[in-house]
Parts: sequence; structure tokens; C-alpha cells
Amino acid sequence: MSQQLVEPLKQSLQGTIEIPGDKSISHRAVLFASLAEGKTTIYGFLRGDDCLSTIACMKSLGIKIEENEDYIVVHGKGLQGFQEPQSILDVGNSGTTIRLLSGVLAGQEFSSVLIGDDSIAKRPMARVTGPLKMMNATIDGRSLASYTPLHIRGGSLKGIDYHSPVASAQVKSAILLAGLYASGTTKVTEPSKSRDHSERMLESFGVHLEVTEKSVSLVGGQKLQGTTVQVPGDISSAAFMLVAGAVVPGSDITLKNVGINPTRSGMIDVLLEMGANLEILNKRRFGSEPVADLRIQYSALKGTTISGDLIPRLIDEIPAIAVLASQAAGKTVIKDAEELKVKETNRIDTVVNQLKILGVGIEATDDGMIIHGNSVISGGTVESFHDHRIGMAMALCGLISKGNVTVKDTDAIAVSYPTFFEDLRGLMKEVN
Ligand SMILES: O=C(O)C1=C[C@@H](OP(=O)(O)O)[C@@H](O)[C@H](O)C1
Ligand SMILES: C=C(OP(=O)(O)O)C(=O)O
Repeated sequence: MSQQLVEPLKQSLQGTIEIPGDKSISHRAVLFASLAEGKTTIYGFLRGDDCLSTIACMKSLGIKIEENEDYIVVHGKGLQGFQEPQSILDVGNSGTTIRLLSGVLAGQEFSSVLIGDDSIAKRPMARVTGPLKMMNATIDGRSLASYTPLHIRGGSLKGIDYHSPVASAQVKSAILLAGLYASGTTKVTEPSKSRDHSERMLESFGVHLEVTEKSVSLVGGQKLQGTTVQVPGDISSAAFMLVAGAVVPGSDITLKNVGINPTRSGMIDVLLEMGANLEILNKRRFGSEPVADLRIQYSALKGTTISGDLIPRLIDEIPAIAVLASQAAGKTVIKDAEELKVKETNRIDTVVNQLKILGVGIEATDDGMIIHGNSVISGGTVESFHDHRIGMAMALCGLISKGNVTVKDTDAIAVSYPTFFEDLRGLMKEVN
């Protein structure tokens, strides 16, 4: 098993790095480009394990994808261009791949089987297979298609007006993708707005959608046209570097080309609320997505409460936020975040249990956690449990601990941020 020893820093973090491509947007770029007619060129694609799983699945469905160092080219075949896969489609560790792909496969007359790793086997699929079955897809799987392996045979779909019980962009996107194949209109309404990358990107491929505060609808049969996509840096990866800059004394770092889509930027709101010295510089657009450079300098922080509609805007950043909160003055309360329980691990349990091992004052609650600030991180050995975000959060602790922190199973970090340790080391080199 891979592991990394992180030693307490004797210096501050300084310098500028470019954050790797956004994982959510990279998945969508390959998937939508495959559904489109003609060629799509994607710049800034994240070569993380999850997005590579999406590429592998699209190749198994007969799509030609050229992978170059700086860009990839997808030769889309249109909505009806996929071929029946010759073998099982393996999504690895990626919830986004299996859920979005299920929406596409629901529109295909052929049969496909989807599996993933041990983590995927525990993640709920009924939230996607339920509405897809309402649209007429035939889907089987463990516990009535609640868990993998999933067997999907689609075709002849009808549009639905679906009220999702969870704010989930994966659910919303899967239904909208199936909606492209359905007769009539498909509409999804959510309890709070989830990330809207699918809506923005479908529009740039030429699809017309009706968007309101909490709902999206589209009419089936619309064609996608190949285009060029420039993927912004992933704010969920940037979050770990932002926390490092905020908590390592004397630090001053700049992260370039970070996506600041308002449905994803809850981390920025939280940092500012906690008193971080954060500047949002050089705001501009990469296609339909807003980006900026983020400069963060070490400063005193205070605890906060994070709840309600803010949660979907920072759900993947909570492991990083827990580390940030451990260094703030006072208590930080995170609530309404039950969704953490169904990520790569139960992130309420893994964050709380691993941070406790390192000496952080932290308690789990039913829907989140309470983190006690001014915690002294003593050091020790912790595990990622093959959850990339847990691995990175624990590594951050090593930078500010009294003793060394050993993080086990750090290979998992390649799921979303393959150059994490390299980038951190880069910021250590450019020293005072
Ligand atoms: O659509 C996406 O790209 C994602 C949506 C979120 O999941 P849910 O849709 O389950 O909320 C997020 O946690 C995940 O990392 C990526
Ligand atoms: C939950 C995550 O991803 P996915 O659902 O795609 O596995 C994540 O990246 O934190």
C-alpha cells in the first residue's frame, strides 16, 4: 500500500501554481463530446483516474479519443452513434462516471453492464436508476438496481417531470442526458441548486435548456454539435492549497485559472467569512465557466457555521474545511451535510476519526460535524481509506503538526489531483 510521510514545515509556502483541470467539467466534456456530431477539442482535461475511467468507458462504446499531452480530441458520433460494449464497463472509483453514463445508456437500445470498485459498490444508485426507470429504461442490479453491478437496456424513453429528493448534479445530469433521448420534455427540480456545469456545457454544444432557480428542463431529440472546451482549474483541488496557504504561518500563494462558478464557490465564501486573507484576481471566462486567480496569505481565522444551501456549493471541500476549522479561533459547526455519508467513504466518519487520531478536537453529528478550533495537531499515522479527499486533508495536517504525519493509501489522491504532492513541494521550494 502506498504511503507518504509529511513532515512539519519549518518554512512558509510561497509562489504560484496552476491548479489541474476540474474533474466534474472534464467528465462532462468527454461524455458530451462523444454524444455530439463531429470533433471536439478539450484543453486542460484532468488526467485523474476518475476522468480516465470516463475515457475508457467511452472508448468501449466505440468512440475514438486521441490523447495528447496538452489536449484531447473526441470524435463524436451523435446521439445514436454508440456501439454495444463487448465487455463490462468499469467506472473504477467514479460516482460521476457511473451516474452520468447511466443516463446516456438509458437511451441506448443495446445492453450494458456497469461495475466499479469496492467504494462504488456501496454508493446509492437508486437515486438515478429510479427516475431512469420512470422514463422507461430497463435497469437491474443488486437490491432492485440500488447498487452495482447495474445492467441497463434502454430505448423508447419518455420525458418526466422529476422532483429530486437530493440536491445532486449527478442525478440532475443523468436525467437530463436521458431526456435528450426521450419524447417530450424532461424536467428536474431540486431542493437546492446543485452544480450547473451540465447546463452550461450542454448549451455550448448547442442544446436549448430552460433554467430557473431550482429547475432545468429540455426537449428531447436535440442534437449536440462538436466544439472546443477549455477546462478551468478545479476549485475542489484548489481548496486543499487554499487551506495550506491559510494555515501555514507566513504563507503567500497564488493559484491560477481556478473555476469560480457560483454553484461551486462556497469555499471562497467560507474562507472570507472565517477571516482569511483571500484575493480574487483577474476574473475572466473559460467558455461558459467563470475563472480567476486566487491569492491567499496566512492570517488569523475564526470559526463559523456552514449549513443549508451552502452545503451543495462546497460538499467536496468539507474534508479540507475541517482542517481549516481546526486552526481557527472558536467552534465551527457543519450541518445539513448528510450527503457526506454516501461519498467515496462516509466522510463524516472518516474525517472525524482520522482527525481525532492526529489530536484535533472534533465530533461527528447526524448531519455533519463540530470542529473545535485552536487544535494542536500532534502527528501520527492515518489512512485515506482510498478516498482521495481524505488523503489530501490528512497530508495538510502534516504541514502544521508537532510531529510527523504518515498518510496510508495515498495512491487514491490520483483520482482527482495526481500532482498534489509535486505542487505542494513546488510551493515549499520557492522559499523566503
Ligand atoms: O456532478 C458532479 O460532477 C459531482 C457532483 C457531486 O455529487 P452529487 O451529485 O452526488 O451531489 C460531487 O460530490 C461530485 O464530486 C461530483
Ligand atoms: C464525490 C466525489 O466524486 P464522485 O461522486 O464522482 O465519485 C468527489 O470527487 O469528492
